[in-house]
Amino acid sequence: MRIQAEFVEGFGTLAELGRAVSVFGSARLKPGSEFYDKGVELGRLLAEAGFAVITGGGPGAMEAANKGAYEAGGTSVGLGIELPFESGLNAYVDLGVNFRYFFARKTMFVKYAQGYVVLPGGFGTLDELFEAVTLAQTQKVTSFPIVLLGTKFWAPMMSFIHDTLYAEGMVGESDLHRLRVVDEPAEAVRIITSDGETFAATRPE
Ligand SMILES: C/C(=C\CNc1ncnc2c1ncn2[C@@H]1O[C@H](COP(=O)(O)O)[C@@H](O)[C@H]1O)CO
Repeated sequence: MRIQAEFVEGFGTLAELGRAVSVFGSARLKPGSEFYDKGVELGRLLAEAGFAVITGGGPGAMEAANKGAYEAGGTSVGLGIELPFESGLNAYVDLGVNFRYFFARKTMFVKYAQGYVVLPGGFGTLDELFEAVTLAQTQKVTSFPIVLLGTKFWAPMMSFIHDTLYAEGMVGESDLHRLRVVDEPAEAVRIITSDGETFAATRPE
């Protein structure tokens, strides 16, 4: 019943959201750091382009993207998760839902977004990123833009994907193009906007 209630509350709260982008990244980024500031810029640019910004509602990269969207007058969504050490939704969330289960929360990230932007992060970020890549690879979602911010940070992972996963036949050539890597938030928003038009037109209900 609790699991069902989480889905019902999430669907009910987000049903009228409109165009949105999910932003992921480290909970540990500090205000004033390079990628926190880029997260704020990204949130602002997405809001200015007419997208609601969906994050995990926590600190770090989540707070940064919510802050940018909130201060630009956009819709700033936080999908919080109950954790033993959780401190609640960040101060820049104006539409929040709290979840006990990661899997219910992850459904909302993908169901209501037209694309993902991923800032540098750790295990949680990689989990969210590779779920999206797998959904795209298995055609559970189509034409879903996934943009990574930070070419230097992501370079070892991109090399591993190419030099090991692709070289060993674990992924196909088309999989190499699923992730786009940029350095500037404006470039991420440009990709989301142009690919997102294709996505909106082809997305199944
Ligand atoms: C670790 C700290 C706070 C944890 N609070 C979180 N609140 C909300 N969402 C979270 C939190 N921690 C992880 N997440 C999710 O995973 C991604 C970030 O994980 P990473 O391991 O830090 O890369 C993020 O996108 C969230 O969805 C404070 O120190």
